[in-house]
Amino acid sequence: MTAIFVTGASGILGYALAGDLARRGRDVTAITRSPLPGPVPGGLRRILTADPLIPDWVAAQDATIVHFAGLSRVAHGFADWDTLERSEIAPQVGMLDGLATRGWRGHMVYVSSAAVYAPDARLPIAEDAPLAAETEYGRQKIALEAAHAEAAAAEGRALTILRVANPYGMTAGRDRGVIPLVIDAAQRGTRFTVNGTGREMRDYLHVDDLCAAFRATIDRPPEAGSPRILNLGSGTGTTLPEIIALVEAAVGRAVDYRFAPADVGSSVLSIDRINTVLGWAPRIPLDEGIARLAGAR
Ligand SMILES: O=c1ccn([C@@H]2O[C@H](COP(=O)(O)OP(=O)(O)O[C@H]3O[C@H](CO)[C@H](O)[C@H](O)[C@H]3O)[C@@H](O)[C@H]2O)c(=O)[nH]1
Repeated sequence: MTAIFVTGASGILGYALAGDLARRGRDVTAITRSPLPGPVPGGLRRILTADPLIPDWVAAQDATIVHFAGLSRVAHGFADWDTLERSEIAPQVGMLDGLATRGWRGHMVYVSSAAVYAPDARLPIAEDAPLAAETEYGRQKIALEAAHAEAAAAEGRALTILRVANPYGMTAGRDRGVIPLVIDAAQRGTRFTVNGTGREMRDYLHVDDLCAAFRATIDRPPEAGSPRILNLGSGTGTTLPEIIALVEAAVGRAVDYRFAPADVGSSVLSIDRINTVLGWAPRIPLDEGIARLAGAR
């Protein structure tokens, strides 16, 4: 069984995936800078390190690395590109150098984001759409995708880049996206603010479907030297008023909401490629996923 290392496993997605793999009996080690945000699933090995980007943890040369560690917040601001370059991109490139130095030659699964695409991209967005991020988070993902591609090509390694849409359904950790905020508003009777007109769409993917896609990615690596870029979303666009209606049905209470002017674009990913390459498709309908999450709170 190939060893799997999940970096950034104290983040919401890394934690969900590490737990999913451990519960399925995989040989998985969580690499974190901080404690896990919830209970530690049985069988999950953990390495707590001051700097996950110094890869002393890579014990097996053919291990699969699922790399989440890095900036976690889309809205994270930086004074300027130089600061971002120095504080985030250079250390990430340093990790790739460090892995090569330690003789690692396994499959890298780099977790990127739908935030790499231009805000006015044609929907649903395919992987070959132009990259033009409007946020620094998106711009650093574009830079790091390129760094991963370059390193994998130079070292003849296998690389998968997953561009993740809007995952939901996670039950541990902070910053779990807009759906838990709408559920809170329904359950507590507080007012929710919809940014924009209510017509903007996002692509919401249940975390269990996301984990299944990661498992398929890990189990079916690409050929070394043939990197693949795969969108990971539901392929379906949903507006916030539609989310609100689903939450109201799940909770059995109306949501008090208003609109606030905001320049918000739409983001919906095409998932044709991941379906063809991995045979993966999402299974959990949004109404069911929202009902599960509302019931878990
Ligand atoms: O109180 C709120 C909170 C959010 N929103 C809106 O809800 C939508 C979804 O917001 P999220 O914060 O859940 O997610 P984002 O789309 O901003 O960001 C997400 O999608 C990105 C890609 O587009 C990245 O993948 C990122 O990691 C992921 O969190 C956005 O239109 C946002 O403006 C509101 O209207 N009101």
